[in-house]
Amino acid sequence: MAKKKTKTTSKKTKSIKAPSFNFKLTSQQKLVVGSLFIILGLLLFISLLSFFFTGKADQSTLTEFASRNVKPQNWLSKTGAWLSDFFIQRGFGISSFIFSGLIFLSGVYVLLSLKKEKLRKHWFWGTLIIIWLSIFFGFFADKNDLLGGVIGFEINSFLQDYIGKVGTILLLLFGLITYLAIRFEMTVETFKNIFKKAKKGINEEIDDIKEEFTPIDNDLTAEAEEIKAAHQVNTPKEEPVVVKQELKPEIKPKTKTTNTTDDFKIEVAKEEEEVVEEEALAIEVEKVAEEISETDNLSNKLVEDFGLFDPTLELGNYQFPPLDLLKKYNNEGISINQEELEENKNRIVETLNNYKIGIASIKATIGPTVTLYEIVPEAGVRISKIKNLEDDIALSLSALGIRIIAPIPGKGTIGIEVPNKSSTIVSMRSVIASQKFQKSEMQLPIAFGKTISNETFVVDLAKMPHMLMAGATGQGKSVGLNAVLTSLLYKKHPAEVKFVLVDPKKVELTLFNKIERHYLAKLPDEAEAIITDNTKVINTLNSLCIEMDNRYEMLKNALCRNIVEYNNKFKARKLNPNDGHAFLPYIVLVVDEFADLIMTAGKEVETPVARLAQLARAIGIHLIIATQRPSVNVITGIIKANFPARIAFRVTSKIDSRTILDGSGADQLIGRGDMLYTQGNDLVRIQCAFVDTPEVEKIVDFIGAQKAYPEAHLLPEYVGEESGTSLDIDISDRDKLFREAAEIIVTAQQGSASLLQRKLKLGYNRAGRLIDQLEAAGIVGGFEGSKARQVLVPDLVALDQLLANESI
Ligand SMILES: Nc1ncnc2c1ncn2[C@@H]1O[C@H](COP(=O)(O)OP(=O)(O)OP(=O)(O)O)[C@@H](O)[C@H]1O
Repeated sequence: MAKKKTKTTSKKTKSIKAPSFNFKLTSQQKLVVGSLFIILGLLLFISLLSFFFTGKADQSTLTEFASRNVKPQNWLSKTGAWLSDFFIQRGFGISSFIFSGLIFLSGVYVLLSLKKEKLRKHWFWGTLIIIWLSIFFGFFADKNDLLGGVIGFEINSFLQDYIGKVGTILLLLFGLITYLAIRFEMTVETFKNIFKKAKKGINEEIDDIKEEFTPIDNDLTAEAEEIKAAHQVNTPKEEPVVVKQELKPEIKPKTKTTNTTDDFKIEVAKEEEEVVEEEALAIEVEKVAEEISETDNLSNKLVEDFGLFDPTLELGNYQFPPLDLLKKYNNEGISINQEELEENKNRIVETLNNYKIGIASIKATIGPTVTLYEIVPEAGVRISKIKNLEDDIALSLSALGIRIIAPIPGKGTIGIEVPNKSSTIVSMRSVIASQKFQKSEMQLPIAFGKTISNETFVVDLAKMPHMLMAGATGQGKSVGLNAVLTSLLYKKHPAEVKFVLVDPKKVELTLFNKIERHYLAKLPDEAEAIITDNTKVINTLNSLCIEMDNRYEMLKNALCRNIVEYNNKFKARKLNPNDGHAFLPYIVLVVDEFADLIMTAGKEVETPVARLAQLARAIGIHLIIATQRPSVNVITGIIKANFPARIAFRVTSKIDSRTILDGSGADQLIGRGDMLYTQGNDLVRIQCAFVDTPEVEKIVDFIGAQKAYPEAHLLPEYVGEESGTSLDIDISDRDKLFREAAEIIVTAQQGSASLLQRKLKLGYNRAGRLIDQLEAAGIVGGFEGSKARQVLVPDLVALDQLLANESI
């Protein structure tokens, strides 16, 4: 039974998922289509109704539909006459009225935007009822052939020919039972209950009748008492009660005899029944238990009634940006001439031959900006020998940006990447339009560009799970970030993803302000969603940490391991919003110019970033961090360790390349969007898709012009640690770096927060707090406006003494 249930429910959920075509009507279209259906339903109803009055008279007019001289009597004239004849006479008989009802209902559903799933059910069951009724009425075709129509009559006589009258009746009965069982979920229990209720009703009526008779009984008892009292004059006063009891049975038969014998019989039967009913009640208790087990499927019921939860419903009419907003380029096709190819090949072979390296075979793969020459060296050639010839080959080809991959992982060949003389632009449009991107089932698909073999490169940000992007100035970082954001805008509904944008340069991401209420997340009370002030980043990062903790709590309560499971459970209505559950959008934090941030805020930024990077993957917070300077003090070990996906645009030195990619290569790129991507071991060379500012502007304008949420997605509030006096005075609450800070200040004899910021790599807030604590400890003097504070401790010995005295 249970198995069957799960089967049917899974079927149901399947059927809900099934309609992939999702043509949504606008409100105006709904009004038009809805009212059209309603009117059609009414017209059909009127014409069918009219048939019973005018049908006979109209018979002769049907063949002359085209002639305008013939005037049918149907209330809807020719069409009405034809329709009613078609449905009633030649169709399903009187059950055809149900059709008009179904059409009318469809109109109501469209008009009120009710669930299509339910309407589909109405149509399915409605059609079955029509067929059943017309077969049933087929029995009476000889009396009135309009009842079942031609179809009913034909099916009925067909069935009778094969299984006889009784067989047909039983078949219809079976159909009816199946219908009741499936549609109304009826069971044998239900029938029993109905039967029982009916009996109870009868009994209650009998009780009423009995009550009407009781006064007579009482009268009779009283009569009997009087007679008895007359006989037993000496009996004490209390005794009549006993007498009464004794008398009653004697009198009862009298009542029986005097009234009706039936009455008595029914009374006895009732007593027996009550016993039976008590047993039945016990069965009912069992049924209650069954119902409890059914509440587990309450979500299925909810899903059945309302469909799966649709997070996009609030912006149900949201339109994704069309492809036309992106530019098409003329020089998009791969362009390398045979001459150049041949020339490069000859030079490579020549150069290698000069160093006595024989080549067994050579193969070229032409990419948008570079061509890969795959060489199979002759047996006995050392790979390192070829690798060392990188510069010589570059010299002989007189080309920059030659990269040697020796060997190409997974292939027994050595690769030499040579830039094409004229590179082609990989347009954002071409990668967004690619099937690979359009049909991707990824959570957060990003179409970066095209690989060397001219394949569109699509990766899932959710799988990365965080990305580090580096490249010297002007090499395509900002375009790369825009490509990431554009990909997500083309694929994800505003309800599914939110961006937190940090842009210290203040100009790169400001365009996205227009989609603040659609796609951006911000702190409450913050005026701007895009963060350009470094001091505010700290609050946002900490707020994201709180959001992360909150989400983990929600996942824990829902017994889910990750955001996908959680959201699926929520969509299947298995999590109650009243228990604090909600659909969780992905949050993508994009930081442009991370170096700037680390320089000004240091550890205060590094710690939450590292924390998020370590823990946030399961709960759907993903980080994309871009930097111009991939030096080790910016991309520290802890950050690097937690950002497995790295993207390197051209960098200026081998050291930078090593910092970002753990290997060389990025220094040999040719710039303008030429990039290397790694998510572990393999390095993939990609030409980043190009999306320029006017294109992004068009996209955000398109989105921004649509209906939005009332405000940007709000992150939890973060109350920074206030530098209150209690903190300053309480020694145990001092900052961990207090002593180090004191030593720096005393050594430099300069009481300034910026000194601490520089030396300890701290953010302004923390440095300021340290100065307050130093002031409270009597190491520096009070605030003196623009001047640095006075240092009250002359040297380190005095400082040691002061701090030692303090701790006593
Ligand atoms: N994928 C690309 N295809 C073609 N040209 C590109 C591509 N990416 C960047 N460019 C060219 O390089 C220029 C600079 O790119 P971009 O502004 O992205 O550099 P950047 O690394 O962000 O520089 P900065 O760090 O100074 O902001 C662009 O204006 C464009 O002309």
